[in-house]
Amino acid sequence: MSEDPDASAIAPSPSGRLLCGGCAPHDACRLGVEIADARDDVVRFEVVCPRSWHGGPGVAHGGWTAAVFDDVLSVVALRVEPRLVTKSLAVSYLRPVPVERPVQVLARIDRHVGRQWEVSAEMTLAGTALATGRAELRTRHPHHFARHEAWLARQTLSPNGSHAES
Ligand SMILES: CCCCCCCC/C=C\CCCCCCCC(=O)SCCNC(=O)CCNC(=O)[C@H](O)C(C)(C)COP(=O)(O)OP(=O)(O)OC[C@H]1O[C@@H](n2cnc3c(N)ncnc32)[C@H](O)[C@@H]1OP(=O)(O)O
Repeated sequence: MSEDPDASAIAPSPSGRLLCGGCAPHDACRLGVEIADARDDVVRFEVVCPRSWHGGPGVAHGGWTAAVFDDVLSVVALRVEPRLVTKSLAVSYLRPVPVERPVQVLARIDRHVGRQWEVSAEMTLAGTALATGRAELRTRHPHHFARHEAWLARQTLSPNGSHAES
């Protein structure tokens, strides 16, 4: 584990977007998140929920809303620190979120001390709050993903299908 493959900064996609590993090959955010405006520790996003993420009729599944908060709350800090993970995420669902209708999300860094980050965001439509999100992030330790792979490799599948550390 001497060389840390996780040490390099994130490269923007061909179209200049900051995308996660699943979306990078598509060169588009599959959640429908776009950065609209960025200042140092505040980022404004324009977000459209794809109809494929609807839960109730014409309204977003709550898991989509949570995933959007996970994304935007990470992005606001990723612009400062490229090696982050989400430690906790809390979402308040205030009103239904319509699909295929642009909504705004404003995300900010509230606090940053050492490896610890506190970030928050609000999703609005025409100035009315639809949902709010709050997260604790951590700067990843070196070799975060390699440690995970090493831990996973130590797990053995028992005959009844359960996992046990070898
Ligand atoms: C996958 C991330 C990719 C992000 C970047 C993509 C770039 C694209 C750019 C833009 C796109 C838009 C952005 C999308 C972003 C999405 C963000 C996410 O969704 S992140 C995924 C969900 N979050 C997790 O998977 C965290 C899982 N949790 C942890 O890894 C730990 O709990 C952690 C780091 C949060 C703990 O941090 P502590 O500061 O509270 O505590 P400590 O002391 O560091 O660790 C506690 C215990 O956990 C072990 N630990 C920590 N890291 C570990 C690791 N990597 N492998 C194994 N164990 C680990 C430690 O050894 C320790 O264990 P002992 O208590 O001593 O037994």
